[in-house]
Amino acid sequence: MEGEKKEEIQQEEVKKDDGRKPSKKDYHYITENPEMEKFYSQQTSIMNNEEFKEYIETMHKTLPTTFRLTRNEQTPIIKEELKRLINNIDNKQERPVELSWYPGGIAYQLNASRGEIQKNKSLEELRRFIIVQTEAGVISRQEAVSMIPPLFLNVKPYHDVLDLCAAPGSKTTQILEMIHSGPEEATGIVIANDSDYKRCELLDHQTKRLQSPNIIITNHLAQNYPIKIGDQFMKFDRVLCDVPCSGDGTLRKNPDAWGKWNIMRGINLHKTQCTIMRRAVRLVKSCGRFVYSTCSLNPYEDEAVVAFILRNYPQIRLVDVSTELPTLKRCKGVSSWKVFNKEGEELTIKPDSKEDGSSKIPSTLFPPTEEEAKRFRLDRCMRFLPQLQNTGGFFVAVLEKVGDLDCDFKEEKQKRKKVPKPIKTRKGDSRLMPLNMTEGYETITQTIKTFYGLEGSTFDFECLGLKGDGKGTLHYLIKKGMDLVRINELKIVGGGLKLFRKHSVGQNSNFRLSNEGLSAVAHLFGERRKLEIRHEEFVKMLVSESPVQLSDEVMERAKNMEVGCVIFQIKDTTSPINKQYFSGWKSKGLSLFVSKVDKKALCQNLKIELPKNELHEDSDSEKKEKKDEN
Ligand SMILES: C[S@@+](CC[C@H](N)C(=O)[O-])C[C@H]1O[C@@H](n2cnc3c(N)ncnc32)[C@H](O)[C@@H]1O
Repeated sequence: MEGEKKEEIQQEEVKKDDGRKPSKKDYHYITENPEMEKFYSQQTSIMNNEEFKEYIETMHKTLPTTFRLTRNEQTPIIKEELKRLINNIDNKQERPVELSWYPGGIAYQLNASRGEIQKNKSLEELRRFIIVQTEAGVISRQEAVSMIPPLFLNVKPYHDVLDLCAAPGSKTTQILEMIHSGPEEATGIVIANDSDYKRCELLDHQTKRLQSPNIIITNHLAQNYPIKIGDQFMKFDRVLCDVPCSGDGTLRKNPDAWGKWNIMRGINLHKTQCTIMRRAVRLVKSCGRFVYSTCSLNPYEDEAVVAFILRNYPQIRLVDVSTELPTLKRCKGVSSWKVFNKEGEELTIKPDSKEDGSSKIPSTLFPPTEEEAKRFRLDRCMRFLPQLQNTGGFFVAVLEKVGDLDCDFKEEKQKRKKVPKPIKTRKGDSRLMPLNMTEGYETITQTIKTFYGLEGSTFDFECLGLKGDGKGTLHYLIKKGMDLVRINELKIVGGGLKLFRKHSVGQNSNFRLSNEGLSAVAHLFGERRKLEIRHEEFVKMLVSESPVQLSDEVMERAKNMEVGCVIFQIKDTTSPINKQYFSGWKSKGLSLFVSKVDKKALCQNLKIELPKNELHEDSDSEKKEKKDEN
């Protein structure tokens, strides 16, 4: 029976006659699932009949495109250019609008799908801008509802934050931006964790654009996350649990998810979600806040998990955030829902988990008793139904720890035996190691020191880590982060600024500075390798494919430098990049280290025409979009 149903709702393949392997675009997905529709139509506390009809209608409509600007020193220039491009769109209906609830007006919604944007000629200029800036990490395409959970974490620059299920990292980047948002120095550390090593690499890629020394990336099962390091408990001011879920809120974006939905998926995930939350409770500081979120509307994955925590930990309570982000529309969480078994039959009596051997239905799946419901206040949870503001679906609960839990540590230790096995390290996995614990430390630091004029500087070599992948990249972390790397109990696979990269050219230092990390530490570097240049000199290097000669003054100063890496600083008060640092190379002439992707973005921002061959060369994502189109 189940097999038949599965068959019926499988995606249909549209055969291509060109013999190539079909891509996602070649499939026609059946966007219905009777089992799912029956399930939600009966959860009347979540949606009444009218709301359910609206929900199904919305799920069949195109999902608007949403994106957000990364907050950094270039944001005002980007925002200005974006404004110009938006105003150039004749039809006002087609213009992207700011998401009113997103702080700082840096998130936008465009009422068209990616395919529709591609076909609409009046959106062409904007589309190209978004592609280039996305590749450069300046714009992040992110579903509107997925932007919500970090906003309720209320992160401050001095907070230590743990993002337990973080890849691919859209929420981590929001958290990092918050850490760096204040006028004060960011002293907090952000740990982005994911159980999947390959996805940790995605995390590394996503977060490197933020150029932050305040992040580390770990690779643990969230439910096994180390709670004690040596004698010290790991405690965080903020914890985000954006847990693995059935994803039935993402059907508009992922049409293949229609076919994958079945009752048992939500039930099985409920168990994992409870164990992850249990661990989160241990990891948050007393008076700390933590957020639980899923992209599912299923109460088994949502309120039932929150109720499980509230039932077991009296120190935890739901925070009333109804006055925060007032223009963001939301539904209240529910305290009652129906429980169905695999066959879709409603269960009204909790199974006794011990005696009922067949029990795949945990008792924690059931709604709270009347007394519990009064105490738990599950109405403080938030469900974002797609029809409320034309989005995907999401669930968010904001929790707070009002007491301490360390007295329970003994009990937790016993339970540890039952949690899933630790992740095995696969070939190619590589950890970050403290540089001062690796061979050749003295020689490496001495050559870097002499070459870059770092003698007497406060630059702390103990904050450098070496990635054990043999590529010789040196990562720079704040001291608090490096102390965690040194302890070696966490499996840290990346993070920080990728500050130096090993190279084989040059004489004295075979570590060149990367652009990525430069702005955060350049002020600590001596004058030995620094060159002040004017805006037009920067532009000259940017558009040239080979090393160039700059003004006599600059060349005179460069003449006395040996071949190798240099640090350029723009000194030109009329330039939008005044005071910014860029790394480059001195040989017979001077050149910049700017990747093709960054070059395109910089040219767009500074309104510079790229040489014709480069301007018309499609970027990787443009090539991909075109391929998908064909
Ligand atoms: C919903 S996604 C997270 C999305 C992410 N927070 C973001 O905003 O980009 C869930 C993530 O959890 C990871 N994951 C699954 N099981 C996990 C576990 N037991 N512990 C930690 N991470 C897990 C998956 O690899 C996946 O990357």
